[in-house]
Amino acid sequence: MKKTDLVENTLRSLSEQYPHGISAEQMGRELYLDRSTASRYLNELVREGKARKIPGRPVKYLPHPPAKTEENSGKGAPDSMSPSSRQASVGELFTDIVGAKHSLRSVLEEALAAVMYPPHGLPMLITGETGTGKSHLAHTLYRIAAERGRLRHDAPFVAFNCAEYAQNPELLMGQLFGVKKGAFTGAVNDRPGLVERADGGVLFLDEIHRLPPAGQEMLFYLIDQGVFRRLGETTMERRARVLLIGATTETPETVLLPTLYRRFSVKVTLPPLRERTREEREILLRRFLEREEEKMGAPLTLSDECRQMLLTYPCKGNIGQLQSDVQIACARAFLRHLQQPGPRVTVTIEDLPQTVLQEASKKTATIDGKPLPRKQRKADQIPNIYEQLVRRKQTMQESGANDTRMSQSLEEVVDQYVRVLMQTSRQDVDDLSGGARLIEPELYKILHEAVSEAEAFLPSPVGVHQLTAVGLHMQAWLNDPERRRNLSSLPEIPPAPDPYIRAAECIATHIKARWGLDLPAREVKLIALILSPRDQKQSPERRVAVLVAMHGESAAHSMADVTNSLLGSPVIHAVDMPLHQPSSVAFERIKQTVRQIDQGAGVLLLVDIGSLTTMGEAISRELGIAVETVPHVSLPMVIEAGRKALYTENRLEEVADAVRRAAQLPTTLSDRPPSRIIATVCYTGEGAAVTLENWLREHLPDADRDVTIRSVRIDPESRRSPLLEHLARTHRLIAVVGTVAPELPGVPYLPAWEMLQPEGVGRLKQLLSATRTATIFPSRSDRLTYDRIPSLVEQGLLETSRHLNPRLFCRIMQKEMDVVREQFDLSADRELGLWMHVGTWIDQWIGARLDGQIPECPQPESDSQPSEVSPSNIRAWQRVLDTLSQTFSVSIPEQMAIHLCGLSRRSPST
Ligand SMILES: Nc1ncnc2c1ncn2[C@@H]1O[C@H](COP(=O)(O)OP(=O)(O)OP(=O)(O)O)[C@@H](O)[C@H]1O
Repeated sequence: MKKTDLVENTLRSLSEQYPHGISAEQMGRELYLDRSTASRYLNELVREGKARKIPGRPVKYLPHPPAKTEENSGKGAPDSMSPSSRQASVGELFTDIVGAKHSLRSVLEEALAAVMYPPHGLPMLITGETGTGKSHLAHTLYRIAAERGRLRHDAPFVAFNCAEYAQNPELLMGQLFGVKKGAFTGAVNDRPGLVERADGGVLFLDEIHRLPPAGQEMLFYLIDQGVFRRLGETTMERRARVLLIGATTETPETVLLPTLYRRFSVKVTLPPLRERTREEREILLRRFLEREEEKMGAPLTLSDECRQMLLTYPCKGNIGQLQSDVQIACARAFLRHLQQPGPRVTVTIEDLPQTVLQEASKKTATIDGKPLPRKQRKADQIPNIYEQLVRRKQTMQESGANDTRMSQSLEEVVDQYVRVLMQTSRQDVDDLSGGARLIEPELYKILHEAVSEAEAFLPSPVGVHQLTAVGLHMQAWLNDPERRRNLSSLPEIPPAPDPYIRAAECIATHIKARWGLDLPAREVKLIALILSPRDQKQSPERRVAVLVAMHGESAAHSMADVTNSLLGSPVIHAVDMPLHQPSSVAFERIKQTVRQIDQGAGVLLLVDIGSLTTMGEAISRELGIAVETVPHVSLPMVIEAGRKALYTENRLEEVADAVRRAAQLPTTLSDRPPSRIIATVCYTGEGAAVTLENWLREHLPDADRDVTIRSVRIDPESRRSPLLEHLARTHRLIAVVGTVAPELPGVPYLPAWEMLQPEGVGRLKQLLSATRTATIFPSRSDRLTYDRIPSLVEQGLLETSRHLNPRLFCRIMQKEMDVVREQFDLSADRELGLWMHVGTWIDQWIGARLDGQIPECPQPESDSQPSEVSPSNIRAWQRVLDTLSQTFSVSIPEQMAIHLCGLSRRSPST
């Protein structure tokens, strides 16, 4: 298609939307031409009588005579709907969106309503699989909003893919919101962000779910209040008015903060290509071909089979992939055209990328109209060893590996490849017929003859599986031009023992004799390696297996795929855990996979949330396989795991440690560990807990001034506290210090008395200085006995109380407590907690009185059972309190005894 034809067509389709004419600038934008080139073509059309000029500033153009758009012309999908005026306007407005009048009509109506909503449009979220047209839609909406006056005509459109910086959230946030000088290392200047650039226009955030939670929150404030701060700014608040359009391939309600998710007033989903009509796919194909034809400047045709395949193959990457597959095919056809010039560039089935053929054969099991035998389909799935070798070479070079390391690593690639071949052969060899099912009969015959001949000098006979493995390899090589390419970066193939080289040469001779085909030297070497009994020669060392398990439909597999393709080896395994799937099913699937992939060196389990750590432990116990779990998995961690696991000498702990280090490398906003906290606890959260809080605050070493101390009440019955559990989730809870051990597994508990002894202080210091997850200390009740209570309480109160004489207090308690013990059957730790509680309360009472205040008395527990506050129980505590009250000259209110009765009930776990 000539360029002027393209301009004419575009003018015709745009004229429906702009009845008053189209400027050269507009045309240029549409066709990615500069204004003057667009103007030249338009004037050419005017000279040819195909367009007319409308004078004015700027000059505008209209087609002559006016024409219909592609979708209206009857070439495309038949318009079976009776269009309301709104539908018609959507069809007219979105001329560059194929499907605007059919599959996408309602989606576009909703989206249009959102951007046109006064005064400045509504924030919108677009979801859909990759390549379904999310970015394209966002840009089109912006164009319409600018043209229709909802945005300034020169309003900016700023697009940003959050996935690009997802591994470095600090940079990501800086890009988005701007940076104040010194906000982090490397922030040497004040720098505005994209939000500022998008002020007054559209901010399109692709893969918005990759924004860390802090960023999502900032975004929420931006759309809610129109305010934001650059990174590092604490006081200054900036304003920006942006129309936010977010896009994600994930299920948004599961990956976005609920506040942000809810703030998107309009949410639309673009359907995948497989759900679009055949007519729409035809129009898309036609458009893409026209674009390529335009670029080539030569007429383009498509063979019928090729067209058929492009219209039917399962296109996982949707419209985006269809477009790039068309581009690749056209580029190949064009190259051929340059070598053998002809009147037209003809795209045939050979020009299609291998993936298209593979996908198509999976779906239809036919190629060139003939059914593809099962064996051949299987052979198509054999990995491309050459690509794997090239990638592995690159990886090793990047990591600075020496020659020995490099050749070891390349051998591993070949070993792995041979394993895959042997496995495929084992799965499919027909034991009855002796195995030729997977391989073309003729090829199998050649191989069989050649190998029978070679057996005269081979140390042992070649088994059927080995022969099939060679056949699979050769079949893939013969069928796939990609594998026959000369790769300059292909590393030297590791050498095989001589007899096998001779056997491979024998095969090459037979192939040459039968088909006249020369096998390159690298093929001969590879065949020799496949023939040699590598399994038996392999070192007994085993590799650590790596498994990524993540919530979501495909997150784990995508990380594994990226890493395997980067490293050129299928070293990472994956289990996706759809959110609707019960955890028991996920557990079973992970367990089965661990069992399958373990090579005897253990399994590194990389998971997305910390709670799966226990799953790893349970699997390890059940299967007897070493499983090390690392949470908060990210792509750099998976890559690091893959790199380390490639080496057989790396042990499980070493691989896990390397991964943990990789996780800590970028000290970024979201990677920064949560802030540290120590919780002080007692039964009320006000007595001993507050005293301990103050004491700890005063005694924290300078290096640990960042640690927050927080007093918390523990429920006497369940020994749980929702607040404490929340703190454990949101902070790095270093330890719980107090007078009662809470039910909080995994967090070290330091009894007040122990912490106030040198050994306790030492432990606290250890916990503070440790950067890793603290170990769980043995339960205090293992060591605490009743006889230790007085001295421990005395020590504790000596440290924490300010007015009370702890020694005297303990003497009284010791004398009086028997009556209470008889009534309540208290465990030692509970009794200790009560003593501390009473002691600190009296201390506070004296303090308050000295300050001239009226001391407060704790309220009785509201849920106390009548049995616990029976008269005899109250009397028991009252007796202790009376003695204390006389000794310390405090008037202890009656409800204190009732309160203590409530706290003295026996907890289920004591
Ligand atoms: N409805 C459509 N009509 C015409 N072309 C389309 C349509 N949808 C998408 N395309 C084209 O397909 C290609 C891929 O679209 P786009 O990049 O918008 O997809 P995406 O959903 O944003 O992909 P990703 O999730 O991978 O970012 C673009 O070149 C776009 O122009």
